[in-house]
Amino acid sequence: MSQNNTRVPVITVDGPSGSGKGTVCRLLAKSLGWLLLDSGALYRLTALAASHHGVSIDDEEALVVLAAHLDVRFTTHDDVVQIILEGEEVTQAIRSETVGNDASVIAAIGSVRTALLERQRAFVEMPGLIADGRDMGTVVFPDAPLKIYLDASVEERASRRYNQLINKGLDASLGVIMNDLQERDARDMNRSVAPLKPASDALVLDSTSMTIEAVLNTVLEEVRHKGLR
Ligand SMILES: Nc1ncnc2c1ncn2[C@@H]1O[C@H](COP(=O)(O)OP(=O)(O)OP(=O)(O)O)[C@@H](O)[C@H]1O
Ligand SMILES: Nc1ccn([C@H]2C[C@H](O)[C@@H](COP(=O)(O)O)O2)c(=O)n1
Repeated sequence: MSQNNTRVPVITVDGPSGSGKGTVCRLLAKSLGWLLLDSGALYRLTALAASHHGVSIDDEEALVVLAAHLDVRFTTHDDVVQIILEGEEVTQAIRSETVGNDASVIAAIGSVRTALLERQRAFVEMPGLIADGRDMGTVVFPDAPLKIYLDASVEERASRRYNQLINKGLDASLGVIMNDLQERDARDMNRSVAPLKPASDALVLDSTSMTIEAVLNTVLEEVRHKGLR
């Protein structure tokens, strides 16, 4: 199956949890004035919808129905994104560790991924799309002119997540975060469908010792090099 609307440029950014994809994608989208697809949010929304409807995360048939009919709206005001699921604001609720882990479990089900595929491709719109996820460059937008695979050591990613939670005034344990990340990495990288891996033509960036600004500038340099702006 090929991607939609192939004249519109797409930049894919894939990588493991905490590598900085979301942060860099938001900054890239702002800098270029392009649209943003947070594909992880769609898996998280499916997981949250399952919990709201009492659907078990191993009930494949019911999960596919939920994924195919997700009633979701993304609205942006002054750069702040709000996510509305079935009329309810869930912007923060989908960011919990439980929802993230459930999302990672249901994302291993091929039929759920298929149910979300066209919804992701429908985000392609002029002047361009920044697509953040795990299989953006390998499966959803295989023809994208620029593909980034953003990585960082698990220790650095755990420390970033820890600081993020502490800064929000939440309790956090570095050990628990590290274990969760390793479990999530193993599930996302070893599943049989659309596993997390760099596309063969991706630029792999290890952000372990890079600032956010350095990552952004490296990607913007590549954007210029490819003539995408
Ligand atoms: N290069 C960096 N240096 C230091 N901190 C960073 C860097 N990149 C991102 N961060 C911080 O790390 C945390 C996680 O980043 P972010 O949410 O962008 O990761 P992610 O890859 O999108 O994770 P997930 O896939 O779980 O959503 C954030 O607090 C962010 O500010
Ligand atoms: N393209 C994608 C995006 C996300 N997932 C799964 C795997 C993640 O663990 C989970 C949550 O993603 P996050 O919001 O943390 O980026 O969703 C996927 O399989 N494919």
